[in-house]
Amino acid sequence: MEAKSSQMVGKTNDSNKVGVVETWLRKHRLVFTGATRHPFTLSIRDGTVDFKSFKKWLGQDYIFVRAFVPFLASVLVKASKESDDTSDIEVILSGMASINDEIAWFKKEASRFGVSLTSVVPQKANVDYCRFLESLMSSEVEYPVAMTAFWAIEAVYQESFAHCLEEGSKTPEELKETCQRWGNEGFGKYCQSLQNIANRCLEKAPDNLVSKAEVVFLRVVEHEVQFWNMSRLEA
Ligand SMILES: Cc1ncc(CNC=O)c(N)n1
Repeated sequence: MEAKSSQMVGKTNDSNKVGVVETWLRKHRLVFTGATRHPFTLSIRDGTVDFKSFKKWLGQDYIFVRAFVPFLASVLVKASKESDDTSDIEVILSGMASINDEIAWFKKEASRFGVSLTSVVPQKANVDYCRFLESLMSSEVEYPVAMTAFWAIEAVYQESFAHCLEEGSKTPEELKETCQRWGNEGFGKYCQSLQNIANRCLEKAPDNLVSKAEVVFLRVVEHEVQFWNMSRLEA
C-alpha cells in the first residue's frame, strides 16, 4: 500500500491526493526557499532593511506589475478557451481586480517614499522577467503551463511577505502595509485557488506538458530570485 501511494503521487484520485505542485515543491524545496527566504525580504522581517533598497524594489516592481496585467489577460483568454471549469475565470478575474488596486497602491506608496515612478529605469533582471512573461503570453503556450507560471509568481510573493508578518518578526511599521498586501490571509487563499487550478489542469495533462510546466515553474523561481537581487544597492 505504501509503495503504491508513493508511486501514485500526483496521480491519485482520492480526496487527499497529493497534487503535482506539491511534488515539485518537495523536489525543489531548496530552490523555492531561495526565492521565499531571500536576504532582501529577510532583512524586512528582521528590521535591518535599508530603505534605499526598499525604494529600489518599489520602483522596479511597479514596472513589473504593469507588465503582469497583459499576462493575466492572456491567462484569462486561455482559460476561456481551454478550461472545463468556469470558476477558473472567476479566480483569474479576482486577480485582475487586485492588480487594479495594486497599481493605485504603488502610486500612493511611491509618493509616500518619494519615488518617482515615471523616471524608473527598468533594470536587466526586470527586463528579462518581463520578456519571459511576454513569451508565456503566446497562444502556443498551453493553459496548464501558463497557469503554473501564474501560481508560482503569486506564491513567491505570498510566502515571502507572509513570513515578514509571522510571530517574532521585526518588520518596520512603514513596511507592514507592503507585507500585508501579499502576506494577508485572503491573498494566501487566492494562491491556494491558483494552485488547485494548476493541479487540476496538470493532472489531466500529458507528461510532456507536465515537464514543460515544471521547467516554467523553475524559471519563475529563478527570475524571482534575480528580481529580489536587484534591490541590492551596488547592483
Ligand atoms: C516580481 C514580482 N513577482 C510577483 C509579484 C506578485 N504579483 C503581483 O503583484 C510582484 N508584484 N512582483
